Amino acid sequence: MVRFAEVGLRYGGAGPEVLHDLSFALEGGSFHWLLGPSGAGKSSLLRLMQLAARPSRGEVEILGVALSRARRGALPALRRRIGVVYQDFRLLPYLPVFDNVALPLRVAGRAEPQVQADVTEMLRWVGLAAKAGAHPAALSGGEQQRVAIARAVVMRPALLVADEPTGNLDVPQARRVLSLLHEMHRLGTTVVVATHAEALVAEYAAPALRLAEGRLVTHG
Ligand SMILES: Nc1ncnc2c1ncn2[C@@H]1O[C@H](COP(=O)(O)OP(=O)(O)OP(=O)(O)O)[C@@H](O)[C@H]1O
Repeated sequence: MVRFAEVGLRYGGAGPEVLHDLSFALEGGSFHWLLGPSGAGKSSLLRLMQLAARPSRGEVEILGVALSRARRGALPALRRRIGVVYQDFRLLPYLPVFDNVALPLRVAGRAEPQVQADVTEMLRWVGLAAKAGAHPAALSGGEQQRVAIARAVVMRPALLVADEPTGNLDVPQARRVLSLLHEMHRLGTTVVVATHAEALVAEYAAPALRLAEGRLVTHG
């Protein structure tokens, strides 16, 4: 599902290597925490998993596709199978909630009746059906993050990665966000969540990838 073999990453070609010799495999349908101190390389590792960066060395295989052998033209279709959630939500402020969630479906050219049905179902799932017409600025942080999760999963991704998804939320909102990510896992999605929130990690026992200074120090 996700396989890294001796992966190194440096930004901008000549910069220092920020990830070193990462080798691990995540089974399809698994849930993993991604832990480590600030600067350890968590966001960089997630960038590789979501195809926003390419490794400087080694092999990254995502959903059965080895990136070193993948044609450039194959990457957009692969990206559509990966959902991403960010700490700062990254909703489009000028679009109502409904259209934010609909965006990936419309970009993919889905028929409008399907868009209406899928978005309505997703907003119901995250508990925000009543806010479909609101703009993001009118929502709390936790609500905005639930919209972002709806947008990330509306294409039914096989892999869902979240980078500090609870970093801007209070504990009750954070719990609600994490329970949605867990539910995606229960439904069969492979989920990786980077976080500093060790107290919440303790509430959800799951295997962890732990990084320190760009190296994997624990897996499992
Ligand atoms: N775009 C970039 N260009 C150059 N260096 C970068 C870039 N992004 C991150 N780095 C460097 O890579 C290293 C790892 O950063 P990264 O953001 O992946 O860590 P992190 O574990 O996610 O940290 P945090 O928990 O603070 O978000 C750091 O030394 C950082 O300065």
